[in-house]
Amino acid sequence: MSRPIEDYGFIGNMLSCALVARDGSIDWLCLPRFDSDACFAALLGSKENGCWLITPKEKASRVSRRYRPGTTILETTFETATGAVTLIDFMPLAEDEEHVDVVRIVRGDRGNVEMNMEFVLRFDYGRTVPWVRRTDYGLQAVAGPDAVELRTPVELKGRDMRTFATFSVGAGAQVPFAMTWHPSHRPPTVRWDPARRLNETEKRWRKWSDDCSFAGKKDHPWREAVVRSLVTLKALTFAPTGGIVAAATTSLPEEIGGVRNWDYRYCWIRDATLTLLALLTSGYRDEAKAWREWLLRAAAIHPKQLQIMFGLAGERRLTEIELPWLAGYEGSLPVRVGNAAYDQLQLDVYGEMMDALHVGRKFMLEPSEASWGFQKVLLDDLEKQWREPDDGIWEMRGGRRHFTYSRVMAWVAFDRGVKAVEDYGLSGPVDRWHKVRGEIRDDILANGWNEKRGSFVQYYGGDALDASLLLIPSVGFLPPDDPRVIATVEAIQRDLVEGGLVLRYRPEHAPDGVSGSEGTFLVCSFWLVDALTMIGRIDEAEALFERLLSIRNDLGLLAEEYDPHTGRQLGNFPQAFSHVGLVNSATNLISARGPAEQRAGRAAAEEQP
Ligand SMILES: OC[C@H]1O[C@H](O[C@H]2O[C@H](CO)[C@@H](O)[C@H](O)[C@H]2O)[C@H](O)[C@@H](O)[C@@H]1O
Repeated sequence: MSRPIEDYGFIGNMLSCALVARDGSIDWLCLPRFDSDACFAALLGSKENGCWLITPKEKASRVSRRYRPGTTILETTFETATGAVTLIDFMPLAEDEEHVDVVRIVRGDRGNVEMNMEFVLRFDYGRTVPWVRRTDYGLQAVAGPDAVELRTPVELKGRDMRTFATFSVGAGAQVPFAMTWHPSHRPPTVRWDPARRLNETEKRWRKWSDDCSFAGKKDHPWREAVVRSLVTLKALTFAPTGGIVAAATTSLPEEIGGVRNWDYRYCWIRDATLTLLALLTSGYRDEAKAWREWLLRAAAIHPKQLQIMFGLAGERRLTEIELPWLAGYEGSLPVRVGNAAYDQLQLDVYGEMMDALHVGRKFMLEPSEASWGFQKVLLDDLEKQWREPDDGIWEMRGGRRHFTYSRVMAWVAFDRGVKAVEDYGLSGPVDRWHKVRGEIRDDILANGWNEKRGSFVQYYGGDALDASLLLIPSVGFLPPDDPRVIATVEAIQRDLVEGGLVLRYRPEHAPDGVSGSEGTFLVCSFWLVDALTMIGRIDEAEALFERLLSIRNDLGLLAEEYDPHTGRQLGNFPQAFSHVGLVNSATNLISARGPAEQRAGRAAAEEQP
């Protein structure tokens, strides 16, 4: 199939989402949830693995696209020798979890354009051909538990297990198509009236995005980029539970042709927590509350069984398997679903959770008794295991180590516990937590700092650098003007920057148990923006931020990684981490003329036991 990742647009309804290529082909759609099997999987294979194409018969001389502002409604305009049409793609916000719709409207803008439609539905990630029957409104396709209704006034024809249509659209006319998924054991509720649904969907998204406070700036030149990122984060939220997926896809490669292909359609505590911070600082309190409730439900298990990631509703078993029938994105194999990282030990998540709940207090979210009880249990558990080696923030598969960032976040966990008692009057064994916080600090300063390198390093005893260390000032472990912070930022600029952007680490210096290499990791470049902002190098920070804005695709979307040599986006797409980085860095830069502030507690971190 081979379309650049950045050629895709993203539409969604907070149950699931789809990727639409520039030529009007939907090549990725999982139904009924983000993490369900795909029924269009051409993205990771060929057309035969499922896609839905609506495109002019004759090659378009120009294609342009845009979102309706503040929404996930995508418009693609095709100009041909005979006229122009706009394809309007959207997923109406769901009324229940048993019907998920994709609506496509072809609007004639000028002249007359002949169009082709091809509908290739393949359940089970592109493997299962459904049983299709014609109906008076279009067709019904059934395969085991899944059923799809396709409704349109256009005449449909079946051939070679595909459905085709040709039609022409004149200026001012509209030709609609609506696809609805429902469980096959329930009768369909086929909703129609596409124009009304478009209107309703637009109104609901606009209402949400108009509420964005974005540092109080309605006319700031970065506002559009920030709102696009926030809408993307909101659209990656599974509305029924409040869980937030790390990205919309599985197995888009971190290296073209490589093996670093992972499934991100799950809720990582770390990613979701950072998403929450971005939403909160942009004025979205309801989302923060929903996330906190999600976390408390997902983590409502024995502390020993706490996981670093869960399914959308808190499911715990995310067994990783390979799908050998898919050829992979540009031959990048294997295609994986599930993610073996779910049973890793990543001690930083304790700090991420404690920090997010602390920020919730700072933003005066209603206090919750259950939440504080949970936090005390977390600290009891962490007290027993903070000295253990773990798999680290980057989920390495090469054996456990004493990662410096994991220790820093263990310090954050106790720091926020202490502050909850001292600043917010909550009850807890504060003297004990004070002591543990001090022990962790001494441990990090003695072992995480490498005198020979003149920098903090990825793990104790090693000399490899790691971009997560850029977060040391923003989480409050050391103040930004500490010479060790400045030296670490400068070492990372010297050794981990490739084409102006930041790598997580260099696998050749810090083996991670996976073969091959990868692109620059976008959230790490945003962390460099934040670190530079905090140490007062604002012009440099702003130049890097502008560069990052310039690598978004034409719709403002970012994948996980970027290859500065080929100019291609890499990895799962769109990715929450990257968009979180954009929102936080914009907020930090804008407030940099006053005190930059990303995380609660940072300001008070200088006084240490
Ligand atoms: O590259 C190795 C690991 O990559 C994935 O993890 C990355 O994505 C996560 C979700 O955005 C993020 O939380 C993590 O920090 C990143 O390293 C993958 O999910 C792992 O299974 C894989 O080992």
